[in-house]
Amino acid sequence: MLLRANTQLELYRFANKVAAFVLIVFAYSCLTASVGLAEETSLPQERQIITSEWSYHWGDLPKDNLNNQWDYNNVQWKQTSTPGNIPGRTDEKIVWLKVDLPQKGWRDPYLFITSADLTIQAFQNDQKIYQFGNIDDQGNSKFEGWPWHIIRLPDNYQNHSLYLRIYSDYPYIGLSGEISIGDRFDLLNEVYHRGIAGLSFTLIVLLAGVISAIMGVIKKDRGAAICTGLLSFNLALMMFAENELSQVVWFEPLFWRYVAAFCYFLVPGFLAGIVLAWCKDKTPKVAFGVLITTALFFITVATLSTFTDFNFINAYPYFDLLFIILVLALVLGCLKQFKELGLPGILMSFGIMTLFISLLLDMLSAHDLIDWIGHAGQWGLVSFTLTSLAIYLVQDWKQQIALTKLTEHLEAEVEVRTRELQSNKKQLEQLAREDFLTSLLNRRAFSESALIEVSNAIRFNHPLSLLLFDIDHFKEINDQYGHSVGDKVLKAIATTSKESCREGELVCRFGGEEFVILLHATDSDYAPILAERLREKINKIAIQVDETTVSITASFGLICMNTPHQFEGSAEQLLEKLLAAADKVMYEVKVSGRDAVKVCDLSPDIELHARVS
Ligand SMILES: Nc1nc2c(ncn2[C@@H]2O[C@H](COP(=O)(O)OP(=O)(O)OP(=O)(O)O)[C@@H](O)[C@H]2O)c(=O)[nH]1
Repeated sequence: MLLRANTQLELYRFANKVAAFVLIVFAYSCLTASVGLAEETSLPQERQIITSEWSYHWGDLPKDNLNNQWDYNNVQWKQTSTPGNIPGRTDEKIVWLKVDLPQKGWRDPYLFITSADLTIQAFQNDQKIYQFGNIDDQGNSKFEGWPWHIIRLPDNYQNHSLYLRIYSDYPYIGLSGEISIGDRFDLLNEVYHRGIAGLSFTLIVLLAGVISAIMGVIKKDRGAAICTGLLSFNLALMMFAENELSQVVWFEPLFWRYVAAFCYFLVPGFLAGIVLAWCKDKTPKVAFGVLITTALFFITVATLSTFTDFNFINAYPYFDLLFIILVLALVLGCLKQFKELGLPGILMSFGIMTLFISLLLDMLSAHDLIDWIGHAGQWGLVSFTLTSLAIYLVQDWKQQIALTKLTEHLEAEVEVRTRELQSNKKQLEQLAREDFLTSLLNRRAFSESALIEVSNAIRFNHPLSLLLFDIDHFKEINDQYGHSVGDKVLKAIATTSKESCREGELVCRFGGEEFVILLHATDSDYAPILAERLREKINKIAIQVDETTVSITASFGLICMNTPHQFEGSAEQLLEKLLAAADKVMYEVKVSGRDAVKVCDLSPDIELHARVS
């Protein structure tokens, strides 16, 4: 179990390292690439940014009664330096712009417009040369998205002014971003370069999302990782929808605008989700507030734009304001929790603030309040996703270290416990084999071990002797001096017996005051000497009870078998015969006066041959 957990831990750590490595390498290479691309795009191209004076006219131009064409001449045009922030708008939904385009001998001249608010028609002479969205004769139209426009110019465009008829029911009207003229290839080249640079940001954010999501799925309780992953997906989708190349992939500007808008509306919600996941124990109320407000705003805008005439782009200005309030509230409201989180908390606030500032700059430049800042929002998004992923990786890494320590501690603990258990088991096994009073082998253990000895003796024809002895008049000792003295006698005899035997010899307390010794590899010449020596030693045992010395004698029955391999029965049978014979002989000693050793040879045919007494 531990081994499996350890392997999983190793795998997970490995995945973490790979994720961090891939992320760093990918981020580095993408940023290097995008900086390279940015430098490349700033190189002078064969295109020219329009700096000419623009003229404007609020409301539709009159029409020439004869040919029903727009009458450009019988109106008063006013001058403006930019085609964006056109002054003097009341509640007009139509503005006409007039410009004289420069001439530089392009082979394939096109006009590039970064963005128009909202729908647009382009005319040269009486000819309509471009249209995005329908604007009817009464000057009505509807929002179709914010794509970039590339307009084919007629060959003789330099001889005539270009007129743009623009419709907007949005707070802004006109053209925004860069407007340039050049060969089609150069203009598109510029768009693709910018798009690819933007895509590299998107890919970083997406990769961060994938890694976070994978980690979140692996570690089932990783709410923060899942939220970071979802936010990254959301941001990546938003960045792609806003990327110049999205309309190359699929020319559905309105669809991409929906995607970008609704992804944007969800950002504070995901931020709040991350904060909630991070501050698991002390969930800040403000994060719940942000989450609920975001959800309510999202649902309201989605419902209104689906079921009423409300155009979701009109929610942008409100959301911009709401975004500032929500994110500031989130950061300020969670400062205490962030502080408690330590370094990750500081990084988290830094990440949110970076994102906030970059989106704020983006927002301000979108509202023409500051000059256009390229990729401001995207830098913030990338910085935030990478910061949160880094926090997550660092946090996770710390957890892994703690977990490893815990595992090591547990392993050490388990090892100690296993050793204790093994030693306890050994002790228990020993206790089960021992006589509790004398610590000699008990009868069961003796039978088991003796059986092995006997079968070895039969197999290798080693001589074998079995000595059975019983304390004489032990009952009297008990009766006269008490059981405790009797116990002392038993213990003294056990010690003496053990000391008289060789290492490995089986010495057993066979019954109450009865002992048995199996003398292996001991023949009938040597066994009687041992038995006699033991008898004498027992005689010398002196137990002191007050003034009196208790002396002991015992009666011995010794059976010797010099050629066990001649025995035709089993080891069990031989052991049984040896014990029965020893008992019989010992009984004879008891009868004949006690305190003596009687030796008998046991012949293979189980006949007893008394020898010495
Ligand atoms: N103190 C003590 N006495 C025990 C123990 N086990 C058995 N005995 C006693 O041993 C005595 C055995 O007595 P008997 O069988 O009559 O034998 P004996 O008195 O030794 O007489 P002989 O064997 O004929 O010499 C009994 O009184 C038992 O209570 C023990 O563990 N401790």
